[in-house]
Amino acid sequence: MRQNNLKELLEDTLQGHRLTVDEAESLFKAKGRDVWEIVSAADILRERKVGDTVTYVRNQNIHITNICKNLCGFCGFGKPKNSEEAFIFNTEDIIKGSMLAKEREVTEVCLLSGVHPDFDAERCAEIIRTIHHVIPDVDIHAMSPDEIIHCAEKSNISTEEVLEIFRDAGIGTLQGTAAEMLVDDVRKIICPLKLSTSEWVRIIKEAHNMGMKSTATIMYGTVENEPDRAAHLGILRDIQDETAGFTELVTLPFLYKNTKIYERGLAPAGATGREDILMFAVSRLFLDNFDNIQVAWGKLGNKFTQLALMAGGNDFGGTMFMDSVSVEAGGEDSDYLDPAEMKRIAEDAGRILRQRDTKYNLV
Ligand SMILES: C[S@@+](CC[C@H](N)C(=O)[O-])C[C@H]1O[C@@H](n2cnc3c(N)ncnc32)[C@H](O)[C@@H]1O
Ligand SMILES: Nc1c(NC[C@H](O)[C@H](O)[C@H](O)CO)[nH]c(=O)[nH]c1=O
Ligand SMILES: N[C@@H](Cc1ccc(O)cc1)C(=O)O
Ligand code: SF4
Repeated sequence: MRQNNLKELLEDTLQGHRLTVDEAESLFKAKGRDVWEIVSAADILRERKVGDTVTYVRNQNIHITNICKNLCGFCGFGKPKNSEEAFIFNTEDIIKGSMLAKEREVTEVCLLSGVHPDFDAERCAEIIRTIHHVIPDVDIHAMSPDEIIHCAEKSNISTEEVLEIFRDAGIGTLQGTAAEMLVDDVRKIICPLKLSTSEWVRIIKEAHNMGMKSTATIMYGTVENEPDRAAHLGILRDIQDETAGFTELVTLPFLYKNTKIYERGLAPAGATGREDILMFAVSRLFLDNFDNIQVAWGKLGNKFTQLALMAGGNDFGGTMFMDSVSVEAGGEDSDYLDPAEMKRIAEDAGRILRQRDTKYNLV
């Protein structure tokens, strides 16, 4: 993009111009000093929108099972039923995990699991009920649209009914995972057995329309290109216009180790640093109806996380305590980040760290 055009576009955006999907695509293609211009504009917008506060949630992941019917090519965590590494928690394990969460004084428990081929709506509802019973005040952040559609099929009911059952069981917020890249040609390569783009959109809207909030995610750095990334952001912005149900965008850079798409030469070794920094900046500039852009420290590492917070990001995500999804795909130091270290990182960038709950109320 020619320098003047870029400067004008960024200035217009700071004055309220809503970027088009094509413009987002051109920003994703920026190189050299243009990248810093975009980052700088995103940081200005972040400051105007959410000020200098950087948030984090005190949460803990519980991985109920790694047995998964989808076995996505980008995932090192999901395993087939007959794998030696397959595990599944029983009720006692789930209660133990919930008690641990209570001791750790978390406000959110995040269920991150495989989509078990045998689980139906009742089995998943029972898991939610068990946790809710032990820690009724904790937000159970669980179940992606793919798990919702799977339960609907297994139990022969509608996805709306599954959402209602989960709400009655005590779910707090829905996970906006399984979005990956909302472009069906990309999904055919990286996660052919997952639900389609239109199904993901439909289920997220159903949840929002019944008052259930969710995250929005983008998993990037596999086989997609700039138009795909821009199209994905366009879909998220349209949904948010309609429902205002997303709490944040969680950007998930692809971790490539132990993954089929990397080992088979289909995908590169994840996104580059330029692509990472632009993901934050372009998301901040494009998603004018989102307040919060999360930085996944467990995937980016602490140093890059700080730079991302200076490029449009305003949230660390959670303490997590364990993150087998990242660890299994080669993530280092991905398990736990002490809020004391988050504070050091935030303050060193001239910002203030504050604890939030799942819906971004400060605690
Ligand atoms: C591990 S799954 C668990 C929940 C559910 N099975 C699903 O797919 O939504 C949650 C998300 O983790 C992310 N993920 C999995 N493997 C990853 C990897 N190697 N690098 C980055 N993100 C990954 C994907 O975005 C995926 O949607
Ligand atoms: N749970 C993981 C996240 N991010 C989600 C946030 O931690 C949090 O649940 C959300 O902001 C709702 O409050 N990111 C990862 O990379 N790995 C996780 O396990
Ligand atoms: N499961 C994702 C992280 C995540 C979880 C819940 C969310 O709502 C968003 C993102 C990962 O480990 O990569
Ligand atoms: S990303 Fe989710 S659905 Fe895909 S293999 Fe991993 S756990 Fe299963």
